[in-house]
Amino acid sequence: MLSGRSRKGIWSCAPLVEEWACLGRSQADRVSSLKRNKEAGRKRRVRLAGPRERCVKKNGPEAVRTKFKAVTVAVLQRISVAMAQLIRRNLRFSKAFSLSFRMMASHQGKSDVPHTYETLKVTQARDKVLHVELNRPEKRNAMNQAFWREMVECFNKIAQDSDCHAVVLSGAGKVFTAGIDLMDMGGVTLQQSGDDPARIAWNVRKKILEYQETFNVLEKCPKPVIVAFHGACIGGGVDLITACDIRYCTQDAFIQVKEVDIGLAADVGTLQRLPRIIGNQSLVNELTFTARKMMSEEAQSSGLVSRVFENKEAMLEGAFEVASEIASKSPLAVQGSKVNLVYSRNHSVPEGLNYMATWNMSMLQTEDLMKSAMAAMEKKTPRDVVYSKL
Ligand SMILES: CC/C=C\C=C\CC(=O)SCCNC(=O)CCNC(=O)[C@H](O)C(C)(C)COP(=O)(O)OP(=O)(O)OC[C@H]1O[C@@H](n2cnc3c(N)ncnc32)[C@H](O)[C@@H]1OP(=O)(O)O
Repeated sequence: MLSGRSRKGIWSCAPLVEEWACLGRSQADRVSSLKRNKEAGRKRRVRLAGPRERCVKKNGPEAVRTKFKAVTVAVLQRISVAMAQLIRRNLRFSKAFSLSFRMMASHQGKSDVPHTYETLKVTQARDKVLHVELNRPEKRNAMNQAFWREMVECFNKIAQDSDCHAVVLSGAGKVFTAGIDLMDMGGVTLQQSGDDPARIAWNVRKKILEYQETFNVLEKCPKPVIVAFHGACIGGGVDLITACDIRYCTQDAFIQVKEVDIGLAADVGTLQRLPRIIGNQSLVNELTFTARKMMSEEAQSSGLVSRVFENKEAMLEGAFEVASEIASKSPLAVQGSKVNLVYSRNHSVPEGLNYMATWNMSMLQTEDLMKSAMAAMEKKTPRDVVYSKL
């Protein structure tokens, strides 16, 4: 169907077309049509001088030819504008429903963003799912300077990668992580420069904010991050898992808010996020002040993890399955949900609802809504739908 605009584009040519037809019609045509009218009994005088002839008589044949040419060009221009509008509309339509399928089928959700790191390994686990591994197993994935930097680089890239819809984060080797690299800790405090204690303190603060960013990027990245941890998850490891969206662990896993044992207060997220996750301030306080281990069973009963698996292999398989399920859905819906979940956790219910309403006043205009609703009506799943890249 033509839009009002397209119609206008086409129909605004009508007067020009009439004029063009009049100029282009041959005298013989007019004579034969008038003869036909005569035969039909209508007494009419054959009028041999039409507008073109009168025009020729008045302005000369050259002027008529010039006008004929100008009108023809104008008509063709207007028709081509109207056609372009139609083609654009049709292309958008077919792109949404079929062309995009062919285009995406050739790409199949494989990320081509390069990820090369010292401490992380990034692989394609499933369609549109990346697997990020902490990859310093010989040092129990202790968090050194390179790690703090590379996490930011990695998750900022993932945030921009439209071929990645979900991430699974795990640790290579014997344990998930031993927390901060104790051999490397001087980087936070000792290496800070400044001409007086205030300036040194200023720079220490700057460094801590940088360290916080290492885990903030997990939250800022709109793609859901499933963390799957096994064995030890100590100190900085707890800061890390609390910034993820979904937490799974193995039966042998434990967490330890170990900071007090090395003489510091946890400062990169645990104290802020853990109480909100498990909703039990008393338990958080106990874990923090004592640095005792919390084993997998308690991690599940307290709500820190939502699933416990028998071993790492089963856990990764389960995590990839869930990530793949998430990745098959509308990225606009999933990522919009993450942004709003994070926002709402940090705000009151009325503030969260207000933000949501403002968010959806534009997002409800997505084609994903119609595509998903149609799939549901046809008893299909989002896996049968091809969503445009985001
Ligand atoms: C701004 C500040 C930001 C963040 C602050 C975070 C604070 C914290 O993270 S506090 C937590 C500090 N971590 C620890 O106290 C854990 C120490 N490690 C262990 O307890 C154990 O290593 C283990 C994790 C339980 C694993 O035990 P095991 O499997 O027996 O391995 P090990 O033989 O002990 O270690 C193997 C290898 O790894 C090195 N290593 C282990 N942990 C760390 C670490 N945290 N930092 C640096 N290196 C570590 C260990 O030295 C061994 O290395 P070798 O070269 O083979 O000797």
